[in-house]
Amino acid sequence: MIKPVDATKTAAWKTLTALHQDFKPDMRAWFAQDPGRAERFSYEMGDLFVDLSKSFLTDDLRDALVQLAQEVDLPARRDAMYAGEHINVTEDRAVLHTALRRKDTDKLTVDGQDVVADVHEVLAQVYAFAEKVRSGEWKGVTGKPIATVVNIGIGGSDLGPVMVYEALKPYVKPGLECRFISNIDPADCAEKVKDLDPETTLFIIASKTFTTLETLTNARMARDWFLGALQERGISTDGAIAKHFVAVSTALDKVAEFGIDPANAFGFWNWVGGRYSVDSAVGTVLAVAIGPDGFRDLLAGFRAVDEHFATAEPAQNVPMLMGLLNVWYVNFCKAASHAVLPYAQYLHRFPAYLQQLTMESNGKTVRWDGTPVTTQTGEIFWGEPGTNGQHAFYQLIHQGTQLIPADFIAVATPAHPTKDGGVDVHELFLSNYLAQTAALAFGKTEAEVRAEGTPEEVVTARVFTGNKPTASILAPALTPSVVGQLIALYEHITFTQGIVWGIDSFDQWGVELGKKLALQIAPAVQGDEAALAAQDASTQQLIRRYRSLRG
Ligand SMILES: O=P(O)(O)OC[C@H]1O[C@H](O)[C@H](O)[C@@H](O)[C@@H]1O
Repeated sequence: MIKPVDATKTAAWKTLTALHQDFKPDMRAWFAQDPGRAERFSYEMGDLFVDLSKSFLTDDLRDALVQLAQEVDLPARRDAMYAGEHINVTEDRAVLHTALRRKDTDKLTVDGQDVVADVHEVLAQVYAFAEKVRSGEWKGVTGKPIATVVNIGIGGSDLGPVMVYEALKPYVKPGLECRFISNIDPADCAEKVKDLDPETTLFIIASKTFTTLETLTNARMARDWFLGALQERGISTDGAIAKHFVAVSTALDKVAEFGIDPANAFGFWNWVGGRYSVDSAVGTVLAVAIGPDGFRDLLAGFRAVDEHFATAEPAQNVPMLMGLLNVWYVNFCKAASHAVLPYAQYLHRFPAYLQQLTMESNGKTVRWDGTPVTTQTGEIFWGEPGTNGQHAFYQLIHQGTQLIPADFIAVATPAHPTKDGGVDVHELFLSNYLAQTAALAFGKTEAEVRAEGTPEEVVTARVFTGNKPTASILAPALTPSVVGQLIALYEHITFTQGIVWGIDSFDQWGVELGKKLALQIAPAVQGDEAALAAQDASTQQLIRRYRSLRG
């Protein structure tokens, strides 16, 4: 096993520490003294224009960060990931989400297996299935075509599909609706199925392991609802499951145990992490919704960014620079969180998706060799679409005491070019996107506030310090390819940070304890006195209170 490099012991870290001692960001001065700043710190990657000039980047800082990338062997670790080395050390696995979007003409043999051929074999199955459902050739038990597809999954088997479905709503086949059930709260399943027609509904059970309590429970509840609804209509249930339930999993044996025809199961591999799996068969619901061509475009978007990350010089490499900047924010500027603010309503689930991607990947206190981390890791990612966030939490970003770096994402061409009294509403929307990063960067001084005739006693309350770092991402339109590019961008930002911190960004041991305890506590909740007595005092008290509330 290659040992992680301790970033804090590198020469670059020393340089960064020295830079931070004198670091007084002054965006007004930076822009005034350097007319080339906007252009110099802006980058093109695929369709994305990424302006980092309102971030904390300076030439010195960029050079030190690039040196840090070299000293922690980031380029070599990236190459090792792309080549299928077992960089997921704690699970002894390759990490090959980049193989999911390789061209079928590429070759990549890992652990004796031609993974690109495997990927394209499954893609062909997924596409054939998607075409059948879309064309109406796939028929339900009473011979009707499918009108609603319900994806049942959680975590990586839900967040990616639902986010992309929402992002690409304008590309969804008219007349087809997709729904997503994830939470084990029975309200989720009940609400999502209550108005469905069982004869025209298809369920996709998506679970990498096919052991996840939430997903299997929801799948059984959906199956019960489905069979019950057919019986209510006097329709025979013979052979009905095979026509209305398909599965996506790495555990095809378990799929068969559940009663789903293995011919209707789409596989993937343990070298795809759950949170990196939306572009595997986990995206089957998307291939149905936007069609194989749309899905191919999505994959092409991922691939464009993979190629950029693999080949661009570190100083021009957008995911690297953004990941390295995040290290600067977290480790030197003490930022604890990072906002992602899409100015695109269709991206409203993007922050939630990124929470799993970034926080499950980099929320670690030990490095991949089991030794403690040597610095802060894993900032909190959060956000809401603009302009909703502006009227809610932006106050804290503008005037609070915490530093919150923020990524602003917008598209040039809207899906709905609408006018309001002659004004292009999308342009009004974009003006907000532009105004916020300008306000965060340049603020408003006391003198400016006073010059507006503000009463002296409220002058300080109205001052904006500015110098809040942002990144502005601008894409031509929210196409499948652009969505793929955005996802891959954040995958590689996450990777970059993980390598600097020396952590395994591909395991998630931190979710295990709670899962085990839930199974152990369940009998106590259900009335087993011995199990109740085995719980801690607080848990016992809560269970007793619960029981008395339920009566
Ligand atoms: O796809 P599944 O095996 O059902 O897993 C679903 C999710 O559950 C786990 O608890 C992990 O923390 C996630 O990384 C994973 O995406």
